[in-house]
Amino acid sequence: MSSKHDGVQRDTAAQQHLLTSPMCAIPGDDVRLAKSPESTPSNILPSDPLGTSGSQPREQAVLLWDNVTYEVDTKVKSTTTNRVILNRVSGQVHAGETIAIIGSSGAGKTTLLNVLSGRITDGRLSGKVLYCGAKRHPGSFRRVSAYVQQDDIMHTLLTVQETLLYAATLRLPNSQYSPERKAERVNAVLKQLRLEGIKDSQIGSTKARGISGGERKRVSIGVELLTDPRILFLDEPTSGLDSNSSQLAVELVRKVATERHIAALMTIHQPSARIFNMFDKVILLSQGHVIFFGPTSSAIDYFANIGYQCPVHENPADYFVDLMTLDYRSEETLVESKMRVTELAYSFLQHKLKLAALEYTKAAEAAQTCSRNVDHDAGYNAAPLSASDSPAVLQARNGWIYEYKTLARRDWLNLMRNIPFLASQAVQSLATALLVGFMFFYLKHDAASVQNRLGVLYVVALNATFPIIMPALYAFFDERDIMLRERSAAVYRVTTFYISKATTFMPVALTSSAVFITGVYFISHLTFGASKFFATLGVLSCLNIVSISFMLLVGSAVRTMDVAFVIAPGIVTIELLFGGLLANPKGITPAIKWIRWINPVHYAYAAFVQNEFSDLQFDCIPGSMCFLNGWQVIQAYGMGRFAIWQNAMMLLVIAAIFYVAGYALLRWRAKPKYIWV
Ligand SMILES: Nc1ncnc2c1ncn2[C@@H]1O[C@H](COP(=O)(O)OP(=O)(O)OP(=O)(O)O)[C@@H](O)[C@H]1O
Repeated sequence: MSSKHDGVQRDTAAQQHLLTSPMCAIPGDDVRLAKSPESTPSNILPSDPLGTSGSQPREQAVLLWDNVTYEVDTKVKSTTTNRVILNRVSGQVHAGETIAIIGSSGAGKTTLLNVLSGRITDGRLSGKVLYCGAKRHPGSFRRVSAYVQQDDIMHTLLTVQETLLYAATLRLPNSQYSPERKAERVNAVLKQLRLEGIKDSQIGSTKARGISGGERKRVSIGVELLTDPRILFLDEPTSGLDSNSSQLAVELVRKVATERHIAALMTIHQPSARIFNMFDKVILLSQGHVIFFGPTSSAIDYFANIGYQCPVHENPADYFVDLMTLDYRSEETLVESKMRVTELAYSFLQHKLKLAALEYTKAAEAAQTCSRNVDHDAGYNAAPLSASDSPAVLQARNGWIYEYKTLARRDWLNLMRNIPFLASQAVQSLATALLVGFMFFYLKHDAASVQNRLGVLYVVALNATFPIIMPALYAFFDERDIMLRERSAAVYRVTTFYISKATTFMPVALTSSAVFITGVYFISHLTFGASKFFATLGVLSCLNIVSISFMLLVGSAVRTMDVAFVIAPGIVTIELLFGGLLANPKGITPAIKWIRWINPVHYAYAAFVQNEFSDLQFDCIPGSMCFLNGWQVIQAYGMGRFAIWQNAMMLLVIAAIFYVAGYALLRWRAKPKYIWV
């Protein structure tokens, strides 16, 4: 254990000095970014900018990248041009190190982080990225690495502890972790990230205030730390945080990385001097070029040696970023800053070519020395991974049923805490039941009641479409984004997520419909009788199942909620148009008449009409234009083609098709299409 830690505690004295005096300590220059004239090619390089030499024996890099180039095609009008986003970038990170990737906006920081974490989806990627000296295997690399994204997308209604507990339940394998050990692991993470005081607070959102931004970021980091990753990637973990929260977040990451022997890499835009000096190493990026990579403590000297002295009391990070940023104020400043960046990149390249090649060879030779194990004595008291812990073991997945039960429990908890959603469902079903019931109050058996009965049954069908689909779609979109994020970390299967969603929405939809139909049935006095009532309720339930499946299909097919909220009502409106009341099927233009056969509202409405009218007789004055009995109505409206049970079956068939299509689309969307080198 100690040897590992010795390895990560290099530069301690230098860092201690920098932490106590974080600003640049070299006399300033009037022209901050001007190069000092005395710099010469012979003194432009520090002795060891990569931090690779030293008396201590070094472990092999956990992650090593060599000559990574990333290009994309960009289209301006009709011309396609090649744009190099990362240009022959090399570097490495060792266990226990925290490295910052710093650069101005558009420098390529996030792209580099995505390349290293294996999250690049398009463009052309070349070079080498090695995990413990070997080519990464997408499946196992995902299991040993963790990625904290910039946006903290989490279940807003869960508490901090619940968020971590569900993450632990899903992510940690049952073969190695009993529920008690998972809980212990959660408690250890809560303690380590100083979240114990807010463990019972809800995460919250912009609409409902919960924990602070800094606390939310720490929860996101905690979720990723549960599995004890070997490599932790963090994309702008301090963005949007005040200086204290930013400092705490970086401090905790560094502490955990050191204690748990994790290699941590984070992008950071422009850290304060204090934060800058917390990092073991920095990668300074500009226009896809590495301007500097090495120990933080040697950065100031390196730049001073190549003629750029950081002025006294200046934040070194600000100074370096200013040096690396293109200045678009005028043609001259742009040319000048471009030349400066090119020169900086060239200066570093000269040295890197020598040392990186050496380091790469050493690393490849020493592949077996890269530790894939975690030093468990250091941090958590509980639940260490076993000594045989390896990516293969970590790949062990929990059973399907267990996963489904966990997700369903989490979904149900979220749903039950979503008071606005539940209240709107309750108010909507009760209010519309009363309104519709009294609108068609106590139906008689005269000629006018035919139209009213047809009308009330149509409203019953309508009530199982929009009011079910739209709120559920809204809730589904939030959850889908969380699922896509969790899937990218291979947390669970798409099937368990999908079926959990289908089953948790269902009881709410069925209860809401049952309340509605009960009210309408008895207030408007539709044909009484248990068989009649339950037949209507049964068909209505089938229509609800179709609505949930339709919601899942649209939610899976469409990328954004805005589009879904245009498409879903559009399709439901068509369903209602062809439902059977607004246009008599017999009179519809033949070319589009077939639409009713794929229209769930039509089948449901036909079943409702048959059920209601089949035994009815009407008070028809002889000689007047009216229906004598219910069957005449059924025939006139073309609702008698299939029996009630056949209509119900058709609804279930349509639901099954929607479910399968929705699942296929979601699976396709959730399938990582990453490019690996
Ligand atoms: N797939 C892509 N297609 C086209 N351009 C891309 C692609 N990926 C990245 N870029 C461009 O590459 C540049 C670097 O992007 P990146 O997101 O890595 O920058 P960054 O340093 O993280 O910036 P910021 O700090 O603003 O997030 C940007 O100009 C971006 O538009």
